[in-house]
Amino acid sequence: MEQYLLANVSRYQSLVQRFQPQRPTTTENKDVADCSNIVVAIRIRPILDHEILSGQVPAIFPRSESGVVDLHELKRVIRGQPTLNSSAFRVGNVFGADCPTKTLYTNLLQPLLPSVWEGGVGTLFAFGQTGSGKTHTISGLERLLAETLFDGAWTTQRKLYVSMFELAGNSAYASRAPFSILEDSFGNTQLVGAQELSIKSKSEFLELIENATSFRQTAGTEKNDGSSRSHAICRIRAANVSPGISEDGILYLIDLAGSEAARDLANHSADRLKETREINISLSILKDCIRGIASTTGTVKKGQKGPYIPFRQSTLTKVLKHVFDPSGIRNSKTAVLACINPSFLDTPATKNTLRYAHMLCSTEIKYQAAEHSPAIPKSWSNKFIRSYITKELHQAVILTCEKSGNPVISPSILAPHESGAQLLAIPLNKFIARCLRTKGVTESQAKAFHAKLWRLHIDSTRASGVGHKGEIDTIEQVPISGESVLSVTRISTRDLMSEGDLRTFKDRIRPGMVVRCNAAANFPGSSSQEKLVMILCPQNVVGKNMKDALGNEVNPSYCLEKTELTGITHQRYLCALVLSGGLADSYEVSIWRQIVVDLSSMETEVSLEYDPATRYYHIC
Ligand SMILES: Nc1ncnc2c1ncn2[C@@H]1O[C@H](COP(=O)(O)OP(=O)(O)OP(=O)(O)O)[C@@H](O)[C@H]1O
Repeated sequence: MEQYLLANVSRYQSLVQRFQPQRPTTTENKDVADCSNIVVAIRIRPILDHEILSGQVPAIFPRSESGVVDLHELKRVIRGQPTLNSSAFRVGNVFGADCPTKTLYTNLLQPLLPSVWEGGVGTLFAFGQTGSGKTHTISGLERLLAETLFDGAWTTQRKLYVSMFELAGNSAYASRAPFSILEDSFGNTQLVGAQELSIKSKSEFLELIENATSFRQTAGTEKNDGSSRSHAICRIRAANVSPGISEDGILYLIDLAGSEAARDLANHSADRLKETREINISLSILKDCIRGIASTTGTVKKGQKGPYIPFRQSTLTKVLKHVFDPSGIRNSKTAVLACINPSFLDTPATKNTLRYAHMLCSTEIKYQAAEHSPAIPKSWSNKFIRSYITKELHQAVILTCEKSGNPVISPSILAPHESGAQLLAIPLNKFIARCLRTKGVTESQAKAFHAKLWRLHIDSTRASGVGHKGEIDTIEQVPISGESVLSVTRISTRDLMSEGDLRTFKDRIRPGMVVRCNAAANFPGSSSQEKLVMILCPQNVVGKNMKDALGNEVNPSYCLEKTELTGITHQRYLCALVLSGGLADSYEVSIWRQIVVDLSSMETEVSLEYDPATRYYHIC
């Protein structure tokens, strides 16, 4: 088709010149909702020198009428001259080829900052086909952001913590070290094991960006020599310097990997095909989520069944949960940037990008703030939590059956200004230290009160379904570049597995997998009945002179080792232990206590959910 288009370029240009714009057609003409929480824009990159040299010409033209673009395709006909097929799309803001990144910063990124400042979540993500300018735009925006973040106000009133990470398939990496993306009991996404650095200056931030860029997986594609083969995410957490005012604000800048059309895959190796397939799967789940929120408008009310949005189906959409979760209660603002390659050879991919941009444009979904309920501690105000402490503990003293009540812990010392969610998020040792400042209160009393508050919280999340323990999501046919994936069934934090994949977890073994083992016999101090939970270590975590739990020196080749012994294959893996924590059903990951385990001792795969408040994990 490319040869045909290039051979007919003069006819194409003369047809485009004669084109008379009309109002956008029916399906593409829906009025764009004035949505306050999702802003959509497109950026058309300039046509590049090598594209001009190969005879390519632009196919997309912004109209003077704001937010509308015309896309022209040359249509092959069986007899006679090719004709022009034109479509108009209304897509919110349009940034043309001559528009500097600074204008995008002012219009898209800067407006997200006030809500992040007030404890909300701001997200800007760029999507589009490979070579359409996503990395160029996001790296430019990150540099402009560095100027703003360190100009005074932000750093005097907030502490900034930055994590830079990549998602490849369903795995997450920070500086090539794998980590897990889990959902906590507040329904928030947590990056478990990813490094978060405190950043105090522009130069530190820029250095971190450079560093992350050097780690990013890239490869040549048909359309881009330095194509990003993973989704790159910069997450900035703005923590309050003064306690108790608001939650930490979060800002995400996301540069998605580019989709590749089936016809561009011809020269790919098997590994590259697998990688492209994984990218396309995560992007098609993202598109499912976009379709899901586009199918509803208005406010999702409490108790009302929202649209089905499969955001738990990929790590990418788990990270973007706050954008897509209809039961979300955090103030979330999102800017979506569709990047466009203007060449007339790429009109099918461009049309697809524009369709999704338009779909999001017509979407208005507002999430309601959490309504106060005495049964939901995370919805409690400071006033309510203080009266709860007084009443509950007083009641416990009267009944004398609770060790949490005598003497009554001072509410003004335990929760001077915290809301229920903020009090739950205080680490256990800090919570106990605050309780002990009331004269006569004992440590066991403080722990009992903490456990009581947490029990109430966990019960409330179970009742509302937040935390999503063990329910099963099903997605139907997901189209990917002409193919489709079979329906997928999975449990929240586990691997994405295709239905019909009959492999057991032992055939899918990978670093970072969490398994339950009957390995107690190898482990000193444990009873022979005890089951251990452990995380399979990646090869590169074994340092020099490391000893395992038995005191033996760890040979790095133990990791993912496979040996033949008297005709039987032994596969032995170095694992980090997950040990029981202080509270019931709570666990700690003890990376430095390691054990070498035979595959035959592993019984099942389990998943861990991190609880940032107690710093413990729960096993699902
Ligand atoms: N606004 C722009 N002005 C000038 N050059 C641009 C612009 N946008 C992109 N480019 C150039 O186009 C090429 C492809 O851009 P980029 O790598 O950002 O694409 P991408 O969408 O991130 O691709 P992939 O998905 O394959 O990673 C690069 O050479 C880049 O310098």
